[in-house]
This record gives sequence, structure tokens and C-alpha cells, in this order.
Amino acid sequence: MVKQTIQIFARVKPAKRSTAVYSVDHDEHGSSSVEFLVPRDLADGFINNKKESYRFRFQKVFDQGAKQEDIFENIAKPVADSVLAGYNGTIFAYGQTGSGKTFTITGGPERYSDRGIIPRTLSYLYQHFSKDSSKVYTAYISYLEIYNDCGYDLLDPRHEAARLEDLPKVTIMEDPEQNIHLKNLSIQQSASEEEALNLLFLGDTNRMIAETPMNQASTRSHCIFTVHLSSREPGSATVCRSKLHLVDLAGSERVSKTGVGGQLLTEAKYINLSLHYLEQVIIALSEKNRSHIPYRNSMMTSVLRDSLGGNCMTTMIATLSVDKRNIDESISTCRFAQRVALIKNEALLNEELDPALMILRLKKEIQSLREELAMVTGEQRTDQLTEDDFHMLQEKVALFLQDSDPEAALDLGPDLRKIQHCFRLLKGMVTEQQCNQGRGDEHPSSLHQADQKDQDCPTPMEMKRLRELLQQRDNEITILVNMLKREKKRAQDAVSQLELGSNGFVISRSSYRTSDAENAEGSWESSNPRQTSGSISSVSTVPHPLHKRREVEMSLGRKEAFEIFRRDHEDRINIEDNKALLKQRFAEAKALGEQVNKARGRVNELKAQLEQRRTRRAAHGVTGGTADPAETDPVEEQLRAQIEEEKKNYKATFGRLKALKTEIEHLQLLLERAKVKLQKDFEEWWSEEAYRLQQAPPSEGLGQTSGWTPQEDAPRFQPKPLITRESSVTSGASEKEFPVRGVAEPYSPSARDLRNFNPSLSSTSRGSADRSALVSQSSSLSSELRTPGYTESSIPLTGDQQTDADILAFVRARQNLLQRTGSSHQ
Ligand SMILES: Nc1ncnc2c1ncn2[C@@H]1O[C@H](COP(=O)(O)OP(=O)(O)OP(=O)(O)O)[C@@H](O)[C@H]1O
Repeated sequence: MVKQTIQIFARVKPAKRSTAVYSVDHDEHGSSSVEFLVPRDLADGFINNKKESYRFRFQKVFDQGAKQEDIFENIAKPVADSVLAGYNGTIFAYGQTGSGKTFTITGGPERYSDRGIIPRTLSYLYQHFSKDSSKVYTAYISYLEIYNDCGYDLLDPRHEAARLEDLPKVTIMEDPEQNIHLKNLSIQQSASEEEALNLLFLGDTNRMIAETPMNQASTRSHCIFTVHLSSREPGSATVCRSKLHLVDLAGSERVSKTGVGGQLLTEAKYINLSLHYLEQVIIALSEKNRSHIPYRNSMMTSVLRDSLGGNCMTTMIATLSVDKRNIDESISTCRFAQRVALIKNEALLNEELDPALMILRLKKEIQSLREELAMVTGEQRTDQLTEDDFHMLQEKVALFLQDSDPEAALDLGPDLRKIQHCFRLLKGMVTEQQCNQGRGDEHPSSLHQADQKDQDCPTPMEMKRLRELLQQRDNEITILVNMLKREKKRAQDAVSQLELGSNGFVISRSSYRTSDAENAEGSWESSNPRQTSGSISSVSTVPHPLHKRREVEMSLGRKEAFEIFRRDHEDRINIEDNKALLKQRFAEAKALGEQVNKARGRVNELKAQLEQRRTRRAAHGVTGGTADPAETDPVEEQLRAQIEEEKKNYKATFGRLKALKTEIEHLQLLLERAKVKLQKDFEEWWSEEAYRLQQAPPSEGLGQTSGWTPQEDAPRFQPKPLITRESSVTSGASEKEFPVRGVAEPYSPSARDLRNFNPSLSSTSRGSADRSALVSQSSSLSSELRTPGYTESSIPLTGDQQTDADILAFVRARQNLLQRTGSSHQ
């Protein structure tokens, strides 16, 4: 058992604006402290120039310049090492919104070097698995989001979540031993780093997709990424199981400061409530003699119960923002950390016997005991030995006696009849020898005769010995039968234990959600997951998380709009940079691949030369040449040295290629995610604009300056599920007003609507100025429709073939009419 207080670290986020007065000091013991100097309030009308100083001690404080690599090396690596050694580990980030929790735990979305603790730890763990051949490792991953005290499974494999509520709901269950079970949380096997990263990106993407402007999940929810690890030495029945929780908590700011209302206030209350409960748990734990710790008050504290005051090595990272306006929040984050540092955990090595392996072992033991028992009782062989058997046994005994080796054994197999017969033979020989010694050697008799005689008239001494032997055998049989019974009972117990799943693991055994409480309990992995119930075996490989999302079908106009939206999107530069980097990395990988192949080719070539050289030397020796085969050949030596050199070369290049592959995969995932985000932003913008046009009064809407009536231009749309405004969408008025089909059809703002639109502003923060710009562009579109020079591509189309055909027919008819009446140029 390792007793350890929770380790606390602080990280200061790089500041853009003017910062408060603060300093970071490192002492000679390796720990550091951060100090804030805050001006005293203006009091009683006179200026007090004194400053209040707040100093907080941490294991280490990482100032603004700290790299992700430093954070991993100093904070995450030691925790990962203890998880590999079989202890549970938790790292959680705590701090106000925007202070860098997600950046620290998951990483930034732009650069490979911005990878956070999760991807780096996964890399480290899988590298360790491949290096350590003394153990067999298995890793499973789960990703839980807690929002408004409800749990959601972020690894939902259906990839269709448009809202958080679409994700499977995870609930907490507690067994009589007070172990927490998370029902409906999928735990997916991950055989490689790539699969694990795919799962991380799948979870992050589900989180992002489910996020709406009303629910900025990253800010308002807690996320727990867990690696469930099991390891065992080959053939051993002892399994080491450990868990690593990497936790990104919700923003810790106080409600009063956030100035929120309505739905947001409810959410903020929940966040603050759960962080308040976290604080209560931490206060209770840091107080001596407190028997009740209020874990059950919130889902988050229930899930993290082991990490706080339990069987876990826990580390907290306090993320600090040193902007002037955030200084009080940073101070309260530091205060929280100081309390956390008082909590003592007791981490245990999570070793247990694998029931399945135990059963196998016991079965083997039972089988060998059965054989032994059968041998002792001879119960399985009731038939008589044949003449041939007698003959063969006689020969064996003779050979055994002739063998001068004192260790020589008489191998008769588990057959009591044969053993007894041989004993009789040997006894006869001994008796005969004794008789001969008494009477001289005048009556040598055959072994068989001795056997007969022995059987006919046993001496009293022999009788006594035989009785003793019989008694001994009876005792042996009783002992063996008892042992057998005991083993059988143990095996049965182990089977029932396996069925009950009564080990210390607290997460549902089946990979995908289980529908009943029974299935939710028990071990999350058996020695052979493919044989367990549930579908854990079916998820050994993870499809690319983002490819499975349904492609949004776009009309031509919408595609054009999307192109412009993309061109002007704030992420475009990053995307382009990453694309260029990816291209460069691909080229490097190609070159390295060629180098690897060349090095391999050279090794093979040198090996062939070496072989040839050896053959030639051998042939030379055979044909009477002078070369001494024992003598070292300098050419051969040189070839060997060259091979070694090339091999080193090959290994180094191959290592670089492997690292490059990881980087390429990461970049690809970043690009995929950026693509999904872009698509999502576009959809949101599109729905919002269509909605706004729908709501706009005629004077503001289309057709104000044209002969194209407002009714004709009234936009129709079907909003995306991310923003639900069904009530306004289905307003009867707009349905009636549409003259072409008489039913509400989706409306697509034309690409022209977007020409001067600046998507660098998020859909939520975009101001009304942009919207009116857009509206005026949209209205100019109607005037185009009046002119004979318009092209069909400039007409707002819906993407629905039939509707578009109707619109175009209507526009053509209208133009014909205008031409005929001579009003086309009015
Ligand atoms: N150490 C850092 N170096 C560079 N950029 C950072 C750093 N920390 C945070 N950032 C940037 O600051 C912004 C906010 O960070 P982040 O999203 O990690 O904050 P957070 O604490 O997780 O916020 P929330 O509570 O809303 O989830 C992001 O754009 C992030 O990339």
C-alpha cells in the first residue's frame, strides 16, 4: 500500500492582456510557489497603496512558458508509471473557464505539439506495452461526460448524436460493497495507440457536435477519460488491474460573477453545485475524524470516489489565468488546491486472481488427481492382465534390476494391477533370495514360479507388511478423495465467483450498454474478453470516428455557400497549415520509407555477400586450399561490421518513420475534426440565417427593392436539430404565402448571401450588423431575378429537385410575362 497526499501542481496560462502582479518561485527542495499581489480596495475615500499578498505552495508551478511536453514529463508520466505498476491514478484539472484545463488535459486543436496529457499518455502506455515483453497488457477505454449531474457516454458508436440528450445516458448503481457501477457506459477495447486516439477523437467529436450555443459543453460539463488496464505475466493466474482517470472539470467560476440567467443559470447552478459538492468532499476529507464523506451528493464525486481519499494516486492541476480581471478566481483556485493537498489517499496494488485461469488450473489439477486416484484404486481397470502383459512386466522388472543407475525408475503408468504385479515379482525375487541364502542355491526357480508360490503361501511377516501397505494405501485414497472434494468445491466457488463478478472492478462488464442491473455489475474484462457476455469482443477495432458521420447532402447553391463560408472561416489558416504540414510529413514519410527499404536491401545484400564468402572459404578448405577455417577472415569481419552498421541505420530510420506515422495520424485526426467543426458551424449559421430571413418583416426581407414580392421571396427552411425552433418554422403564415408548391419547402440562402459574410465570428457572437449586411445582399438578389441577365445559378434553390424545378419554371414564366408586357426593365 502506498500512502500519499494528493499532489498539486499549478499551470499559468499565457496571458495576452495586462497581467496582475504575480511571481513564481522555485525552492531548493524542488517545490515551488506562486504569489499574487493584489491592490487593497479603495477604502473610506483615501487611496491605500498597500498590496495584499497571497502565496500558495505547490509541488511545482509551471509558468506561462511551460510546454505540453514539460507538463507530461513532470505530471502525467509518474502517474502513468504507477498505473503500469498496478495502482489506480487520477489527474484532474481545476480552474475557471478559459484557464487552460482542456488545453492541458486533451490539448489544442491546431498543432501536433499542442497534444495534451491524454494523447501523450496513450502514446507512452502503448510504447511501454510493446517494449515490456514480460507481461501481456490489455487496455480498454471509456469516456464519460457529466452535464447537469447526468452522465452521457461519449463513445457512443452510432455517431449520430446531434444533441447531448441523444447520447446514451449513464447512470450510477451501487452494490452492497459500495462499489460504484456505471450502467450504460461503453468500455471499448483498444489494441493500439491509433485505436485509442480514434476513441479520444470520437469522444471529443461527439462532445463538440452535441454542443450548442446554449450548452457550451466544454465549459459546463465534466469529462472523464478512463484507461482501464490489465496486465499479467504469461501463464500466471494473477491479474493486475488498474484505472487511469484523466478529468477535465467544468469551469469553476462563481455564479455571481458569470452574470448568467435563465437556462444558463440553471446549468451554472448545477456546475457550481457539483463543484461545491466536490469542495465539500475535499473539506470533509481534509478534516481529521470525519467519518461521513458526502460522495453521494453528486454524480461527479460518486464517480471519483476512489480518486479522492481512496485507492488511488491522485494529482490535481490548478489552471490559473493571470489576467487582472481573473485574479480573484485564480486565488480561489489556489485556495481550493491547498485544501486538496491535505487529502491522503491509500493506493493499493490491484492484484487479483483471474477466475477463468484459476478454473483452468484447478481443472488440470483435478484431472491429475483423478489419474492419481485411479492409479491408487485401480478402479478404472477391472479386467485381468494378459499373458503378454505378464511377460512384458517380467522383462521390465529384469531390466530395472539390471540398470546400475540408482535413480532408475520402473515406469508402469497409472495402472495399479501392473504395479501390484511388479511388486509381487520383486517380492518373490527377494523371498527366493532369502530362501536360497537359507538353503543354498540348489533350487533356482523362475520368477513366475516364485510369484505363484508367493501367492499361495504368504508368510506372516509378509501378511503383516501387506496389511500395513493396504492400510497405507487406504489412507492415501482417503486423503486424495478429500483433496478432490476440496478442489471440486474451490472450482465451484470460482465458477460462481466468476458468475457474480465479485472482484473490485466497478464498471459494467459488457462493452456496450447493458439493459439490466445484473449485467452492469462485475468485472469489465475477463481473461478472454471474446468469451464474455456482451459485445466487448466485437469492438476490438475502432472505425475512424469521424468518417462514419453522415455526409450532409448539399444543393449546388448550398455547396457554393459552403465554399465561401470555408474560405472565410477563422480555422481556415490552421486547416491550410495543417494540410501543408501533413503533405510535408507524407513526403518525409515517403522518403524515410525509401530509406528504410534501401537499408533493408543493403542488409540483405551484405548478408548474401557474407554467405558467398563463407561458402567460398569452406570450398577452398575442402579442396585443400591453405586457408584455415578457424582463422578469422578480415573480409568477413568487415562485412559483419557493415551489416551491423546498416542494421543500426535501419532501426533508427524505422523509429523515425514510426514517430512520423503517429504524427501523421494525429494531424489527420485534427484535420478531420476541423472539417466536422466547419461543417457544424456552417449548418448552424445556415439554419440561423434561414430562420432570421423567415422571421424578417417584409420591409427588411427580400424583395424590398424589387418587383419580386415579399411573399414570393419568403424563405422556407428546415432547421437543423442543433437549434430547435420548430414552432416558428412551421408557422402557418409562411406556408400559405408560398405561391409555387403550397407547402413549406426548405429554403437555401444563395451563395451570394455569403459573399461578404465574415464567418470568423462565431454563430453566437455574430452581430446584427453582419446580419443586415447579409440581408441587403439577399435583397439585391431579388433585383437580379428581375433582370433578364440573371443566371439560374443565382436563384436561391432548395436542394429538392422537384421544388427547384418548380421555382425555375415559375421564374421563367414570370420573366416571359414581364418581357411580354414590356416591364422587364422597369
Ligand atoms: N498553455 C496554453 N498555451 C497556449 N494556449 C492555451 C494554453 N492554455 C489555454 N490556451 C488556449 O486558451 C483557450 C482556452 O483554453 P481551454 O479551452 O483549455 O480552457 P478551459 O479551462 O478548458 O475552458 P472551459 O472551462 O471553457 O472548458 C484555448 O483557445 C486554448 O487553446
